[in-house]
Amino acid sequence: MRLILGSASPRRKELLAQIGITPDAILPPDIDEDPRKGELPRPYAARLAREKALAVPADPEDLVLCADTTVALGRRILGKPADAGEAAAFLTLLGGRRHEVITAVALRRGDRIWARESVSVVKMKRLSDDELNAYLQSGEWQGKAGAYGIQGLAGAFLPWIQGSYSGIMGLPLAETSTLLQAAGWPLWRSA
Ligand SMILES: Cc1cn([C@H]2C[C@H](O)[C@@H](COP(=O)(O)OP(=O)(O)OP(=O)(O)O)O2)c(=O)[nH]c1=O
Repeated sequence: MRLILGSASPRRKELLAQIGITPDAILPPDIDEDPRKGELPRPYAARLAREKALAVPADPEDLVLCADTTVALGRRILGKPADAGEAAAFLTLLGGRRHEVITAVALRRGDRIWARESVSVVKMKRLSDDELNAYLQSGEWQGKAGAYGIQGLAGAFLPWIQGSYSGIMGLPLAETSTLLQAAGWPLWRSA
C-alpha cells in the first residue's frame, strides 16, 4: 500500500513529516476551484477535498490524501488571492474581526473515501498601513487562502485562535491521522 500526497502545498508535506510520515509520491491534483453559485464555505471545502482525491491517479490499493483550506468570512469564501491587490482587500476585510478557517481532508482508496473537516476560528488584528505594506512586500500571501499564513510573519497579526493550528496551516493532524488509521495505514506501527 503506497501513500500518495495529492497536494502541491509544501505545508502539507511538512505537516505530514511532523508526524513521521513521508509519502511515497506527491501528485498535485488539477481541478477547477471556482465555488458554485451560493455555495457555503464548509461544503465548498469538503467538495474540493473530495474532488482533489478523485483527480489524483492511483492504483486500487494506494491511499490518496488530499485537503482543501478555505477562509470564511461569514458566508463569504476567501480563496487564494489572484494578486497583491486582492491580497490587500482580503487582509483589510479580515483585520479587526474573527473569521473561520476550514480545512477539509479526503483520503481515498479505490472507490472508498474517508473524509473529515476541521473548523477553526482566528482573530486577526486590524493592520496598520506599515504592517499591510510590509506583508504585501514579503510575498507570503501568495498561494494561501485568505492571503495569509499563520506559520510566517502573519503570526504577528493573530492574537487568538480556537481550533487546530495544523488545520489552519493546511492539514489538521489529528483528523488526518484518524483517517489514515481508519483506512488501515500503519501509522503507529511503522517505526
Ligand atoms: C490560512 C492559511 C492557509 N495556508 C495555505 C494552505 C494551503 O496550501 C493554501 C490553501 O490552498 P489549497 O487550495 O487548500 O491548497 P494548495 O492550492 O496550496 O495545494 P493543493 O490544492 O495542491 O493541495 O493556503 C497556509 O499555509 N497558512 C494559513 O494560515
